[in-house]
Amino acid sequence: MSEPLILRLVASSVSVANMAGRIIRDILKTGDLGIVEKGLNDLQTEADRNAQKCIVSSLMKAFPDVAIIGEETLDYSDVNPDWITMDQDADVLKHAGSIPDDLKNISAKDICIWVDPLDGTAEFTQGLLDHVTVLIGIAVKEKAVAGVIYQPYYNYQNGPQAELGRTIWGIVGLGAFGFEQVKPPAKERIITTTRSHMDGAVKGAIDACQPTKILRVGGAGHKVLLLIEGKAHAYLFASPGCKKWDTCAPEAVLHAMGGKLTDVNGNFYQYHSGVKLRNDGGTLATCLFEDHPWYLSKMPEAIRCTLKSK
Ligand SMILES: Nc1ncnc2c1ncn2[C@@H]1O[C@H](COP(=O)(O)O)[C@@H](OP(=O)(O)O)[C@H]1O
Ligand SMILES: [Mg+2]
Ligand SMILES: [Mg+2]
Ligand SMILES: [Mg+2]
Repeated sequence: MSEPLILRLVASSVSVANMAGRIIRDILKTGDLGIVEKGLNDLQTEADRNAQKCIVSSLMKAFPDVAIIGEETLDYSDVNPDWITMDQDADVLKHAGSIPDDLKNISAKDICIWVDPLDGTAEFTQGLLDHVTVLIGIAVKEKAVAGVIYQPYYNYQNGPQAELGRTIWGIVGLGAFGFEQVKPPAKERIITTTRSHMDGAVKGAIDACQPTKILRVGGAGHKVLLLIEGKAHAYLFASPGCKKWDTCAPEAVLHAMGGKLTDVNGNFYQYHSGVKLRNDGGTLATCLFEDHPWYLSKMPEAIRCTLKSK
């Protein structure tokens, strides 16, 4: 008998995220990023386009009955056949015996896969390569239940011989894998936030939490990696700038390891295929589930009202 659908979805996502990472690294090596301005402070490169073509074409072929939504608007008629992979990561498939009961019998029509082919595009174009991640999030009905975060330039500070890239994945109720889980330092309050989309509300919300340190880095995926590795206590972005493809995979991985991600009013986001793309309520995530209410209580009333999820 074949493995449960949720595990096959994650195993395919891990394999295809690795291939997308190779495509991203190959584009950077050419020296021509093919940058397009989609809007104000919103870039797209050839790496975003090609990585998404690889991920969406591969997953569509493997799971034709599942909804897939990617960040970039693309024409899929000219996809390089070498970019289509049907591989499924063997290490993921080994967990077939431990799938939580509520995910054992899911149906394809209830699934939506959210694809951010390259999260941290602004930082990618500026050479801040460790901020870049490939995000594939899997939702069942409205809930983010599984996610893959592939970091294509992990290890790049260690010189040209270093082996690049790492895969982090998780399933809510099963666990999260591919990193060392460390608790954040007890006597500090480190908050990570945007590097390239700062505004008055984002700053106001952070100041209200009186952080001991602020880490301004790119990408929703990268910021959640800082949480799960204990390098920051909270990720706070009091802005409607993120979309469902930015938060689905990070949220699932964070929930799988004991953290929590909501909007700044404490509401969970919904991820079914008909949902609004924009995260109107902003982002508040904590490494430890139990810390979340404290940050919520510090959110200024004016910011909570402006960022009511619609
Ligand atoms: N004002 C804004 N306009 C467009 N995208 C925004 C945005 N604010 C945040 N985002 C998107 O949310 C993700 C995380 O943002 P940040 O790095 O600033 O924390 C990025 O994803 P992408 O890099 O995949 O586009 C970024 O583009
Ligand atoms: Mg993104
Ligand atoms: Mg992106
Ligand atoms: Mg983008």
